[in-house]
Amino acid sequence: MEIYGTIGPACEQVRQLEEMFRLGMTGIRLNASHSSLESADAWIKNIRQAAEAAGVNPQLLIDLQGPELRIRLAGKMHLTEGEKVLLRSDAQEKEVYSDHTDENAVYEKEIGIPDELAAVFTAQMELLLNDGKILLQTDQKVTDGYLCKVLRGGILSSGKSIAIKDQRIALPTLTAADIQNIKAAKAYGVTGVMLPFVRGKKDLDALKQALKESESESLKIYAKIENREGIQALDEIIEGCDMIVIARGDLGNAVPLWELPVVQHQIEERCKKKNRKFMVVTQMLASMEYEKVPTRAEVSDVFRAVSEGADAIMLTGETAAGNYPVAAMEYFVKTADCALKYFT
Ligand SMILES: Nc1ncnc2c1ncn2[C@@H]1O[C@H](COP(=O)(O)OP(=O)(O)OP(=O)(O)O)[C@@H](O)[C@H]1O
Ligand SMILES: CC(=O)C(=O)O
Repeated sequence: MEIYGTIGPACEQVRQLEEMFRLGMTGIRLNASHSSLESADAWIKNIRQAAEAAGVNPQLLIDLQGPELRIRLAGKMHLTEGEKVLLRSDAQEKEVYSDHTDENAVYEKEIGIPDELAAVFTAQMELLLNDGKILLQTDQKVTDGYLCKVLRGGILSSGKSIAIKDQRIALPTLTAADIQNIKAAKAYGVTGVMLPFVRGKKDLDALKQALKESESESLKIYAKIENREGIQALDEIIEGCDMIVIARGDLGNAVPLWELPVVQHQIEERCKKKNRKFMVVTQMLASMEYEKVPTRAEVSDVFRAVSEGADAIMLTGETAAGNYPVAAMEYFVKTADCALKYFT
């Protein structure tokens, strides 16, 4: 079974990565929404050094930006229920402040958003930020952007996702940064490419064309299912990729959360029927971003993925940004191992 961690500031040191490899991690994901291959050069060197010391030949996956919208902030921002925040298109190339106070303004906080999003805003839309942890409602158009009301608060930082609830925005499959990363992939020893928000065969064809143009057709394709279009086109996506990724973070925004386990089960069943490998990912040990020990429900989630026949599982924020990346990997591997032994 493939077991992945996500590289980030919390686990980039060689000694941490080496320990994670020794524990049984088989590969690493780099999230290109937060770092390009070039900017992660030092981390990738650390991964190589750690893997060599641990005697492991790891998979290295680049998770492309794809058609996902992200916010821009200069720093961290705390949003409180009931307050107003200005969402402003960053296409204007103005500096975006995280905590800008203007005596004459009716708002204090500004968030930079892509212009594709700003262009479709109307009043009373619900906006999901950071995989739905934060909820805003568009309220009133003003000169600079759209004033929104915070319905569910939390802490935000730059690069977090933003989506309009129940609404799709037409976006190209790959960003310019994605093309750059694909061009650089071979030189950095990337073994596979994860494509987010796959909507059908067309998206996979666009990726294959870009891989071909970079003479990187040998890279494995991991198709992330994270919206309703992906669910609907599942059969053709299964045909066109090496592995299906059940990306529960965004998928859990696309369907009511209580339906997510059913949707996950349906995708798993379809993959098994079609003999396609699948990966289960996101929030598998989420509490370990802040706690030393996972919850009983989390270890049961890992067990469930293994019992359903997952070919791969992956940690995201737990290793990239959490307080206990090595401990999280230990619980992850040990729980998966225990389940695998039980079923074999
Ligand atoms: N390369 C990176 N550089 C800096 N921070 C990172 C990096 N990768 C991840 N992180 C941090 O870890 C958090 C969790 O990582 P994850 O890969 O799940 O990103 P995400 O943006 O929350 O989700 P996704 O891109 O999967 O929709 C990120 O929100 C970010 O704060
Ligand atoms: C990993 C990821 O992209 C998600 O779960 O949405």
